[in-house]
Amino acid sequence: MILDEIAAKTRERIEKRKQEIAPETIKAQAEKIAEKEKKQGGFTFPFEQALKKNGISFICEVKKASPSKGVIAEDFPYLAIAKEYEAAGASALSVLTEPYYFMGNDTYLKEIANQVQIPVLRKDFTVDEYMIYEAKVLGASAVLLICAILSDEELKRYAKIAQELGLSALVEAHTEEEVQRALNSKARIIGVNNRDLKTFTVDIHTSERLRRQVPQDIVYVSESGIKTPEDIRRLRENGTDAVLIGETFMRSEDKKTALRWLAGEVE
Ligand SMILES: O=C(O)c1ccccc1NCC(=O)[C@H](O)[C@H](O)COP(=O)(O)O
Repeated sequence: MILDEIAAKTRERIEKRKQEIAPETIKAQAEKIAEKEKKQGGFTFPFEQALKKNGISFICEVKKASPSKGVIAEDFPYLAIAKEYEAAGASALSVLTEPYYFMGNDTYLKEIANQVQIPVLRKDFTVDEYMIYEAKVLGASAVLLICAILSDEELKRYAKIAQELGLSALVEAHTEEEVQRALNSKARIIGVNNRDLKTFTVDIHTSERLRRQVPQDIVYVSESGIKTPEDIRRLRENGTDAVLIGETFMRSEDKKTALRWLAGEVE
């Protein structure tokens, strides 16, 4: 499966990173930032807070390419894209940092987090705690934990590390069983990916169907394949708190109008 392939490649990438910056160094850097935040009044978990506001929240994704779609954006002015999303009313951003399959880069995250006021999710395939410390150092407010590539022990341990650094964890599931594992890990934000990563088929009924399994006090996110105002209307009526949208926005010339159109504010 592609996900296993990406996870294996990510493990290799992180082992190489550890030769450049030692795990103790990145951990110390992340903890120093977290300590400073604690002294300045404590953690606020801005990613979770941003998704809890009234109405459906938009997490807009900065993504150049993907395994299912190939190159989505030949021209990729990532900073301008991020700023356009923010001006359009995005609640949060998702920035791909995986380089081999999504043509992402840590630099994109670092520069974007530095230049926008809204919280940023590091969209990567977290397979090592090193990546959580890196995310903090890069300026992220949240990390992605995918149930399909993590054991129960890893899910719990990584969520705890994130929490201790003041980072939110978006715990991603695709099946009933994975939602249950996310709940067991005490996830505060659960995302259901509508894309089947074995076949790449997308069905937004997946997140509609699994909604009832997740208690109301946990933030519920629908991810992937969201393309029309009708999709948003159905998800909103179903009690979805936030949507994570990449391709639809990345292909749109005017992101503000695209967001307003999806939200049902303009025809
Ligand atoms: O999108 C893929 O091809 C893909 C393949 C393997 C693992 C993950 C993949 N996508 C990551 C995502 O979750 C999407 O980038 C995100 O949910 C936005 O989806 P979309 O709105 O359909 O671009």
